Amino acid sequence: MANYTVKEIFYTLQGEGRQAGRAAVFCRFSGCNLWSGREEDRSKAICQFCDTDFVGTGPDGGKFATAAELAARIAATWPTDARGGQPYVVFTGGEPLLQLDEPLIDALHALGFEVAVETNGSLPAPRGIDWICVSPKAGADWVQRSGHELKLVYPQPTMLPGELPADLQFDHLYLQPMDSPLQRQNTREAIAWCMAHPAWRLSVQTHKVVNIR
Ligand SMILES: C[S@@+](CC[C@H](N)C(=O)[O-])C[C@H]1O[C@@H](n2cnc3c(N)ncnc32)[C@H](O)[C@@H]1O
Ligand SMILES: Nc1nc2[nH]cc(C(=O)O)c2c(=O)[nH]1
Ligand code: SF4
Ligand SMILES: [Mg+2]
Repeated sequence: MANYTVKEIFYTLQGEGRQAGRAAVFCRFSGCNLWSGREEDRSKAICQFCDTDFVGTGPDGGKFATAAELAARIAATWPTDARGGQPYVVFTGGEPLLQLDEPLIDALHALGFEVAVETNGSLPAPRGIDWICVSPKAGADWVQRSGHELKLVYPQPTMLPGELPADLQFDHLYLQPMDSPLQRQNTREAIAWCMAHPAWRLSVQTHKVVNIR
């Protein structure tokens, strides 16, 4: 029996990448395979720059026993008076591919949703996802090498945009400055990369600029 652990479900605008500005229900799963989420473990984690709390279940989260139950909660988070817009859910985390499975994707499709995922790429994506955003992490496995967008956080010393594997299959390439004490410098350098390599676009984390969730 499926059992999903969700940190939070909320309605907002996608802040990043190709779909930035689009209304979306975010479903943030708890847990990640590259960091425990505890500050005391950060310096020894594979992924050390995470900007997100994905530990446990928050007030807008919980445990869901079935795909139908979780899909129903997500659908109830989409506004009832939304006219013309395609219902859109973004699964993130934590690492969503630890939990997102075909029954949940199918349940959301049956409710009329387009299904997106934000993944670190260390696990294979299940079938049927409409928008796959992969954000690979230096030092981690990279198995999901195809998708709709590659969103590379910059800089990661052993995962720089000029040194990526040749077999990647992504429709869109985005460089996202790392939010850190060096963010302004990271942003300047990412801009310079995109201007010198026009296949790449800059991804600004717009939700942080306009102060939404
Ligand atoms: C919190 S992660 C969750 C999804 C998945 N675990 C992943 O890493 O892609 C969501 C997005 O935020 C990005 N991200 C995390 N920390 C960041 C930071 N400090 N600066 C910029 N982007 C960051 C990740 O690379 C990913 O694209
Ligand atoms: N507004 C908004 N857009 C986002 N895009 C990716 C996010 C994530 O944490 O996965 C995120 C997020 O947390 N908020
Ligand atoms: S892989 Fe994603 S969720 Fe996990 S620690 Fe890194 S940025 Fe955070
Ligand atoms: Mg975020």
